[in-house]
Amino acid sequence: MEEAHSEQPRKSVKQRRKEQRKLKKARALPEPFSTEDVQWRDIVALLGKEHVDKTLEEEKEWNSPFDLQEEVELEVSTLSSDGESLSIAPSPKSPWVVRTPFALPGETIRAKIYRNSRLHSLADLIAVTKPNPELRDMNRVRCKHFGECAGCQYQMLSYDTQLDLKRNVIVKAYNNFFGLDPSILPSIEPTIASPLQYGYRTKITPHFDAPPRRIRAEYNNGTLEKTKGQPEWLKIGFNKAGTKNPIDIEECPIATSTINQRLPELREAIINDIWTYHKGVSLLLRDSLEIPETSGKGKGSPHRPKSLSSSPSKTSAPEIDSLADAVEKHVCITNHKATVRERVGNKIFDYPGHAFFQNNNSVLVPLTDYVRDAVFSSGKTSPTSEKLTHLVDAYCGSGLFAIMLAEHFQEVSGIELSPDAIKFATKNAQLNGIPTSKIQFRSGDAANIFQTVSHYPPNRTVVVIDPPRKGTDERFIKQLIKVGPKVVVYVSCNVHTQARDVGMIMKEVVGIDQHYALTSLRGFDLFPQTAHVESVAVLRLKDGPPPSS
Ligand SMILES: C[S@@+](CC[C@H](N)C(=O)[O-])C[C@H]1O[C@@H](n2cnc3c(N)ncnc32)[C@H](O)[C@@H]1O
Repeated sequence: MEEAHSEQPRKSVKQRRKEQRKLKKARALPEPFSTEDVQWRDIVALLGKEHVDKTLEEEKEWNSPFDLQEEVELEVSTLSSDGESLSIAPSPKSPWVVRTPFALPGETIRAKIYRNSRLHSLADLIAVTKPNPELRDMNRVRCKHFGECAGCQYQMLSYDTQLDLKRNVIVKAYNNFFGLDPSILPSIEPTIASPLQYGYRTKITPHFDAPPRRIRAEYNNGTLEKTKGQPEWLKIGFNKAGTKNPIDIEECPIATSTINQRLPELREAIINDIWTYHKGVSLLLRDSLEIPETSGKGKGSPHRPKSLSSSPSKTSAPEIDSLADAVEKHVCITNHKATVRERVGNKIFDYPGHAFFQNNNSVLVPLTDYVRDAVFSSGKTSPTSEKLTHLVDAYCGSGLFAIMLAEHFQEVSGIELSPDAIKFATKNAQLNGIPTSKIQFRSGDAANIFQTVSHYPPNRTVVVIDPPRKGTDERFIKQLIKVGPKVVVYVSCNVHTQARDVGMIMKEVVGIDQHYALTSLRGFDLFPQTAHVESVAVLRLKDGPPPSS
């Protein structure tokens, strides 16, 4: 024993402290507003706060009643905000939650535990032993990888049920993260449907790993039996649910047909060249309108990000005359630096392949029309209200909201961190015939916009905020409150950080005795068949003190 013990390499004090710090960090409660925090709140809600607090106090929150690889029969209680099912461990086990993908409330399932965590375990779904016929209809499923691929969670559900579930995510987010009494919220309206429920995704990024070291060594020393075609270990696609490993995907039914037509060709090129890859690669496939030759090279080289060519294309104003001819022809862009073009209603948007653009073109007219109507209809409530004449598009990307709404305002300003996106936003204004005397874009942190639009009359100004998932920040909110624009529309792909930020905005005093009231809140379905929801909150300046927290 003694000897065996002495063979263990001795850890230095520094190493031990580092390990302890790592363990402590791993065991700390999730970062507020993070994905883990959202999942944790759902677990707490299911187990009950009292039980959770007691278990944390007794430090028993890691005492899982399950062994790894254990198979269990479970009755699903509810769905988490990310679309995974939550079940309570059957008695006599201690109250404990199991998260399993692809199962629905009211179903009995068999699942296999693969990880134990704080007060919950993660499990793979093995079988649905008693389906819930009110929710599940497997005839609705259009993808052969559904149930394995991490991309979609809801293909077995009716579309109406998907929309209801998304509304419920917004309700929960505001209950958990709003920071003010949820009774002051307006009723959350039904989620607006996407016109397309399949074939809508204009961007996909399948990925693959380079040959594993051992297999490459065998290939190099000639001991590998070389067969034609795709090696068994090579998977080009999206992650398998619950893992970071890709599964092989030849077709993605939620992506557009243009993307699906191009995918096999890209896959074949990778299979042929696979031994030249030393690192894993994420591919880019974007559905674009064909850009006339004169205005730049839209297609770019096929798939290797490192061999990307040239800078974004130059497009000139007269090009708009030839746009009508180009609209019908779609091409698939695979070059991160190439220019992508999309039509939204009667406007054209160009942007670089690598940059952000909303991934569901079919819903962009309803979304921007909704923002327009929400802004102007709420203005009718008071006959003495000033006309809204100025628009700020904060976090503007390549100018979607600024350009789509420009015709309703006298002056428009957009701000965005990426100088590249700003270059395109400026070009898009030109492309759509909006003069620089009316619309201007600047690159920089969103909070800086308030200095540059200090001449905008606050009581006639609308601010649209569309930040990344982490939401906006204190600096931006402080400036916003100081200026006090009449209407604020907060569009977000993360309703949890939106709820936090909206709560922060609403509890501030604006001017002498005003505050922001939330006049409408609803989801937009930009991502059918998945659990994601876009949320739109409309805030309007009202007289009187803010509600107490
Ligand atoms: C969700 S996208 C919205 C883009 C645009 N509104 C649209 O719909 O196409 C968020 C954008 O915010 C930008 N961004 C991130 N942090 C920022 C910051 N601190 N200030 C300004 N823009 C920022 C990102 O580059 C990204 O383009």
